[in-house]
Amino acid sequence: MNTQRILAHFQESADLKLKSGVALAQPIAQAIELMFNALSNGNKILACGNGGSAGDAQHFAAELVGRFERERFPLPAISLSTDTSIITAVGNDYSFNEIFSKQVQALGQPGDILLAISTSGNSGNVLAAAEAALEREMRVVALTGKDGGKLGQLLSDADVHINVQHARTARIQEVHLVAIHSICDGLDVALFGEEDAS
Ligand SMILES: O=C(CO)[C@@H](O)[C@H](O)[C@H](O)[C@H](O)COP(=O)(O)O
Ligand SMILES: [Zn+2]
Repeated sequence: MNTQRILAHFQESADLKLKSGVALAQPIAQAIELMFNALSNGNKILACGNGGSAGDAQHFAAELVGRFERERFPLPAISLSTDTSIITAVGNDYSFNEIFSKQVQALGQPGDILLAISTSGNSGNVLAAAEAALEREMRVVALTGKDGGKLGQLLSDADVHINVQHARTARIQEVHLVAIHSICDGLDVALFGEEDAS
């Protein structure tokens, strides 16, 4: 294997992360504020996505319910990509497009947040989940890539769009993970202050 090809992955990822930090600091800060206010009001966060983004949704929920870098009380977050019985039943009996939206309808309350993750912004089940969330007076934080797709167009000014403008799904996912960790850190800072950020 040509190591140059491997190095090129690292280079492209690092370059995009630096560029994205500048472009996305503001919407990430907005996402932290929105989520902190929701959690402070006793609301919760639902997260969904497909493939690698399903992993990201789980990862995020684990860091809220367990912990990120500081010891703290558990924060309420649920990954909608993890319950295989719900996903297979709804996918089998209704449609794959409804595997997340039915869970949003079942679990979502006004004031809750949906973290909707889609590198294309065009996955039907993530779009349906965002539509269901908005119908339930939830707010949406969307992590997207490319041109933001239909998901980006669905959002209002009250929602937050964190869009990684890049063509490669893998690179977009890598930036999404930095955004997710920045949100987790931001929630810890909002709760406890900045001193232990190392
Ligand atoms: O992780 C990868 C590619 O890096 C894949 O599993 C990828 O997540 C899947 O193709 C997803 O179905 C893509 O969906 P989306 O991000 O466009 O909503
Ligand atoms: Zn991937």
